[in-house]
Amino acid sequence: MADEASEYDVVVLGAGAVGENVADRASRTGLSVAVVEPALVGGECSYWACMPSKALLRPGDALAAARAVPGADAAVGGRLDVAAVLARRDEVAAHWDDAGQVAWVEGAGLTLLRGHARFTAPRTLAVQPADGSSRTVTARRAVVVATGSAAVVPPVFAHVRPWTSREATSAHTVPRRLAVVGGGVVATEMATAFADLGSDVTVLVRGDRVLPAAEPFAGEAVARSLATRGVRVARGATVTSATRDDEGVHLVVEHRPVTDGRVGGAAPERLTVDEVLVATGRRPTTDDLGLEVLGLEPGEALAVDDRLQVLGVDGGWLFAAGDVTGRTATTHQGKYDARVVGDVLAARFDPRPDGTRPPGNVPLGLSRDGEAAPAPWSRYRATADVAAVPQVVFTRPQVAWVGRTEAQARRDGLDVEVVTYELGDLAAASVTAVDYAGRAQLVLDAARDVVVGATFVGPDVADMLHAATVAVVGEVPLSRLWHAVPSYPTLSEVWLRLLEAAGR
Ligand SMILES: Cc1cc2nc3c(=O)[nH]c(=O)nc-3n(C[C@H](O)[C@H](O)[C@H](O)COP(=O)(O)OP(=O)(O)OC[C@H]3O[C@@H](n4cnc5c(N)ncnc54)[C@H](O)[C@@H]3O)c2cc1C
Ligand SMILES: NC(=O)c1ccc[n+]([C@@H]2O[C@H](COP(=O)([O-])OP(=O)(O)OC[C@H]3O[C@@H](n4cnc5c(N)ncnc54)[C@H](O)[C@@H]3O)[C@@H](O)[C@H]2O)c1
Repeated sequence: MADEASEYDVVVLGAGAVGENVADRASRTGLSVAVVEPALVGGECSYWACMPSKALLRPGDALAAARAVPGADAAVGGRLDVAAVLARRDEVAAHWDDAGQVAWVEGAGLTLLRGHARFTAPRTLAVQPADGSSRTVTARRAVVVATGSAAVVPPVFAHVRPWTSREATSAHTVPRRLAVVGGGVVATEMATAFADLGSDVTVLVRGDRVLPAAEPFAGEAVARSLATRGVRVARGATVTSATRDDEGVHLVVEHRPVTDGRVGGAAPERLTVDEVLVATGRRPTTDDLGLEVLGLEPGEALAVDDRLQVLGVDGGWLFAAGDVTGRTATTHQGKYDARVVGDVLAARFDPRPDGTRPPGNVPLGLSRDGEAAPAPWSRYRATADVAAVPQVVFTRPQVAWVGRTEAQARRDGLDVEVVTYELGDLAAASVTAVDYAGRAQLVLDAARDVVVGATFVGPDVADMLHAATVAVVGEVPLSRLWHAVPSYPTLSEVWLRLLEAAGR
């Protein structure tokens, strides 16, 4: 039997960005909440993903921005100071010390339990710290799994000690020759960063598109820009063998025809590099959680409904959020889900006796009735995960999109209308940079006269995305968007040009 200190109303597995937010939100009606974490509090984003990767990318961006403006360019003739970039990255990653985040967890009134958690029964976990001891922890109300994801390493790289995003984002030396395997977000961002830092970079893309989840013109712009900066981007390229010796990592690369008709070399290529970064996607961290005890499949993502309740487990006590669900793959969307599940738990299991809270509603706008009623777009449903997910890729140019691509909208059977505008034709572009190149595209549902998707490609477009996210989530009619006046001269004036292009 667990002792009193090991029973909590809610137990959250994983103190990444998502787990931290679930715990904080769930505790607001007075539930006792414990967070279990075997590694650094703050998780992947703080130490090996979002933050250090953006710190590696920012100096090159700043340099490129200055170089694109006559007058300023004269002041930035040199190359990046690599040691200073890495030192700044170390600062941003808090020197891989989680003291600040531990203080935040404790300040929020949460209990931090250090250790690896595994289910031994429904609502019961064995928590094992690194010292090999074990304690039983029981959740009276709910368990939320927020154990994140890990890089997938294809078997061909099993014996060459490849870099994953962890080694790339925390590197303390810059390889002279770097191969990057993959054509997705990690591959393009890290190829950009290491090219800035002076590596000779080869990107090996198995398919025929870079950034395949984005609009095709976005991936094309990034591939072109990488090539302009001396990065080789090989499409239709598959690594069939990898070995490592004192000279480096030796890869055998097969080149296949790609779908636009261009044909790669027939003979396999031999490529030797100092490091190979494997950026071929992520898998949910569920292989060692004891999920079999609950009748779930270890290694699989935890499928959830719009309340983030895990499907296939009875009793309404098991929830999941973040990368582990396979539903979201970014910090911002995982934190959105965290706020939803936290509110569901705080409202459903509000521990205060009925007489001490206003009928129906409790402080903070939480309401048991609201939680029980399945209303889309309420605070208890993660409705935006379905068709309004934003993503920014911090390459050069930046790529930012929200909602459906044109292809997705057509697949969904919408009455699709697409409008585009070259950002370089805006007044703001001419003052931002010489030869500013970029494009904006809206995907419209003509039947409802609303925006269902938007993509922006170009320097400094990351912060333009949120206006589009508001338009998509709010289902703002195009006729009303005319009344949202962008300031002159900003890149946001593209909204006026897009509305004109749409004939509205
Ligand atoms: C290189 C890179 C760059 C990225 N950049 C961005 C970006 O710019 N913007 C963005 O929005 N997203 C970005 N992402 C995605 C983002 O990092 C993830 O979506 C986010 O970290 C997911 O958060 P999480 O809390 O679900 O998982 P994690 O951050 O992985 O946290 C899970 C935690 O659970 C713990 N855990 C695991 N097993 C157990 C167990 N058995 N018991 C207890 N605890 C356990 C882990 O130790 C970990 O701390 C990037 C990803 C990568 C790889
Ligand atoms: N700025 C950001 O928000 C940001 C930055 C980095 C990562 N992330 C998140 O992290 C997640 C993981 O990123 P990622 O780049 O690893 O995954 P990804 O899914 O974006 O890209 C993986 C790529 O690897 C390719 N691939 C898969 N298996 C392969 C194999 N065996 N051999 C060769 N290529 C293979 C895929 O075709 C794809 O192009 C993303 O979903 C993203 O949302 C976000």
